[in-house]
Amino acid sequence: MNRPCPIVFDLDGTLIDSAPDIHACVNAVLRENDIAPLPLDRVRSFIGGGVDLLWTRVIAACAIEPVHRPALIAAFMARYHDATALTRLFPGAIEALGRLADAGHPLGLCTNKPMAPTRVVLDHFGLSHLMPVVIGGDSLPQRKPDPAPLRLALAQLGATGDAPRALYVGDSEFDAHCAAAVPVPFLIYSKGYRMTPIDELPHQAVFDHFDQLPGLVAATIAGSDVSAP
Ligand SMILES: O=C(O)COP(=O)(O)O
Ligand SMILES: [Mg+2]
Repeated sequence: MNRPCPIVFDLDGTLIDSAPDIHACVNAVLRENDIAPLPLDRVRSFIGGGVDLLWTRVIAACAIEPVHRPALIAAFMARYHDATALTRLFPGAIEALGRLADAGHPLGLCTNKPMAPTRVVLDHFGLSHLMPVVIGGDSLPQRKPDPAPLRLALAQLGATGDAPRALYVGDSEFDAHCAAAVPVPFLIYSKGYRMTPIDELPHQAVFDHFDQLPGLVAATIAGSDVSAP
């Protein structure tokens, strides 16, 4: 049997489908300011780089004067920090996390979502006890695709060195490039918020349902261990 290794997860678009809540919060702020709302698909395509990049994209899409940015982001955060009503776990995600934890893998989270809404959503879905390490989009000055937040999560889970023996699981360009920069093998969930074709992103393996993840983790670890010098 494979030796367990730390596994770090992305959050939005990987474990949870949070785009409907993010969309609702963005549109509430736009409406308050007499700006036409944006469709869900459009807002979903803006998610992945954290709140600052989300609002850079909203401001560009709606041709908003940049001077309004701080007030818009503050109004958004007031709604977003505890927005869970429209968010759902992706099918099989919690079961897969349970199976991986039971197999002895230390689990962690590395998200570009700020810590406050991250903690609320983890508690809401009963995930906090599975995730002893959580790094949010405002935990460090750097955000994914910079490797620093993922390196910190891995270090806190005891995976260090030039190529830590660990895995990262995520959905987006930000995750793929972050994992490649660490470097750690990257498993990509194909039903998330990625805009780029999977073939164009660095990755070790793809899955489209969380039922497949425990088997894919075992196969990826076996492959890396065999090829290790
Ligand atoms: O909030 C975002 O923009 C992205 O969050 P994620 O890193 O969990 O995908
Ligand atoms: Mg994501």
